[in-house]
Amino acid sequence: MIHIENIELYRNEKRILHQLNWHVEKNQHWAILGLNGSGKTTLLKVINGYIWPNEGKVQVLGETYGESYIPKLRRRIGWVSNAMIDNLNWQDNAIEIVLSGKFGALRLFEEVSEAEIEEAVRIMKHFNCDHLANKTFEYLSQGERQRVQISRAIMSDPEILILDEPCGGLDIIERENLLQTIEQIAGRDNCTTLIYVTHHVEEILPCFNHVLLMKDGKDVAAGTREQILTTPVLSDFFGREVSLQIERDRAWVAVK
Ligand SMILES: Nc1ncnc2c1ncn2[C@@H]1O[C@H](COP(=O)(O)OP(=O)(O)OP(=O)(O)O)[C@@H](O)[C@H]1O
Repeated sequence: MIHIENIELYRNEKRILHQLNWHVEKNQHWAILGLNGSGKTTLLKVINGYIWPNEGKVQVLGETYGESYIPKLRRRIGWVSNAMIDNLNWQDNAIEIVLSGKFGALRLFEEVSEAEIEEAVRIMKHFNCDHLANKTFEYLSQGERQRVQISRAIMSDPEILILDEPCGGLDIIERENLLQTIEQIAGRDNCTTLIYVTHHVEEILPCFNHVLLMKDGKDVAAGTREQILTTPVLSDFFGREVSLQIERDRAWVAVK
């Protein structure tokens, strides 16, 4: 699904990604955990073909960057992020936002069929936001906007769905509700590969069977959740002794 080999990325004399390797197979769901400024968003921009590394190889969904037509490839990748949400038209109704995902566009310029509207409503219902269909996107709460944004991404039936800090700014109830929604996506049988980016270990749901730890633009560790979510690995990663508790199949971390 994703193959990244030894990439180096510099901008304005700053080294942002360094000797980064990452390999994602079909039927895996990955969480990327990193501190502020570790290069997570830059890596996502590379995967979506918005920026190019100075060195190294990037292959996504079998296409090699530098040899393939990236806009076509981008339609096969859903990207839910705060960077993306700003590009949407906040005066549109929620259902228009969702429908625009079908065409990989930021606004709905196309005529839509009854069947497409029904599909949008069905997806919104699945993510518990169909009651918002005719509300202006601008007036929705942050949690409601996230649900609409995820419905929009699902509308294009992506092979990879990237969720970049989707719980940022949500209260704990909204956060848990959204995490439940994400678990449902992972449980669907269409095998969309999920990539979930976060600063918070406790958001790494059991459905994320693999974890990548990023620090200073490097992949400092990658493996199954059982290999990575351990006290020694996380203490080493954070550079501080941490204690880890497993509750409801999720790891909760406290810094000692
Ligand atoms: N165009 C650029 N020129 C110079 N430095 C940049 C550029 N883009 C990003 N950076 C720097 O690269 C580093 C990694 O940024 P990035 O946004 O990828 O980190 P992140 O892990 O997503 O951070 P956060 O968790 O805070 O969102 C940061 O120090 C950032 O300031």
